[in-house]
Amino acid sequence: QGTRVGFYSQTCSRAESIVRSTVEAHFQSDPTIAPGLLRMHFHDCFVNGCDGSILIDGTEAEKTAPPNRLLRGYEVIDDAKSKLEAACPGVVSCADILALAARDSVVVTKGLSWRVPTGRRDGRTSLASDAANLPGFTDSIELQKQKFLDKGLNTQDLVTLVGGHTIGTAACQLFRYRLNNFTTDGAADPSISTAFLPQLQALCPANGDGGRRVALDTGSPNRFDNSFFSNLRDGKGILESDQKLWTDPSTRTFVERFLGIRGLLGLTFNLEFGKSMVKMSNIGVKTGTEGEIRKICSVIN
Ligand code: HEM
Ligand SMILES: [Ca+2]
Ligand SMILES: [Ca+2]
Repeated sequence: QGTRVGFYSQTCSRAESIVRSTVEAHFQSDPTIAPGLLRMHFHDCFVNGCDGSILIDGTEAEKTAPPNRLLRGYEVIDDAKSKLEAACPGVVSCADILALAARDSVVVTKGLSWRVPTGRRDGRTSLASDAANLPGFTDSIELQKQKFLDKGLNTQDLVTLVGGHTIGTAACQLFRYRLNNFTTDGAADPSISTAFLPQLQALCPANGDGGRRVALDTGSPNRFDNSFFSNLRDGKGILESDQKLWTDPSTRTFVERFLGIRGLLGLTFNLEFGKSMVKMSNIGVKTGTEGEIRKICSVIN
């Protein structure tokens, strides 16, 4: 792959601990940075590989594309970068900082840790138009699977990684259309549980603030556990794309395995998550002499 665990052990031995303490400090004052950083890493990897392209500023840059507009946590990466430049100037890439911060975000929300191979270099391009192939919340399972397969991720990786929705929130504007007039006869999305529907309608009224945020895992919004998958079984998925993981038999089988349904080979979500993250974190990585080590994560050198 070109990345390896401990890439900075000789050149910047404190690299990983500096990122970790930075994430921990920000998490203390603002817990929303954990889901923010995890999602940011995913959006980085799916566009031009895990190369920190999402971090670059500019009027036409990737971060201005619609699916990226609600990303949060950029200040954490900038903070870690300035500490790292003080400790070991010009050594640690922004792409690696983001990959490490995504792992640390899972750890602070009580998930299992994993070893992150490092050695990514930073890309020099960032274009909003390149963000068009990111998965969308209305995508069919067929399309979700295809978009992941295009990045070398199989159906199990898809279900596992979307399990990242066990933490964090979504804005009402991204799923409110499911709550009223979804079907041709004016009903709500039939895959939403009848008990859960009025709760969601109360949280996201039709004419209310579309920017209001609702937990993606109503069972345990701040904890990295498999409660997200019980929600899917119970018709409590927030995003249309999430609930479809249960509707479609090819993805449901993995959800069931995470839930430990009898007769199926069980899977432990927190363990599988780390494995699939290592695969995702290696998408299209630039190594060796490709790209650069940015001095400031939001600006190309
Ligand atoms: C089919 C694939 C996926 C789709 C369609 C999707 C879509 C979305 C949408 C629409 C939101 C709400 C954004 C907002 O309102 O701010 C969201 C949030 C989130 N997504 Fe995904 N996602 C997918 C896969 C993933 C993956 C692979 C990860 C990480 C491994 C991930 C991690 C997150 C996290 C942590 C949040 C919460 C963000 C926050 O609270 O700021 N998602 N996702
Ligand atoms: Ca990228
Ligand atoms: Ca949870």
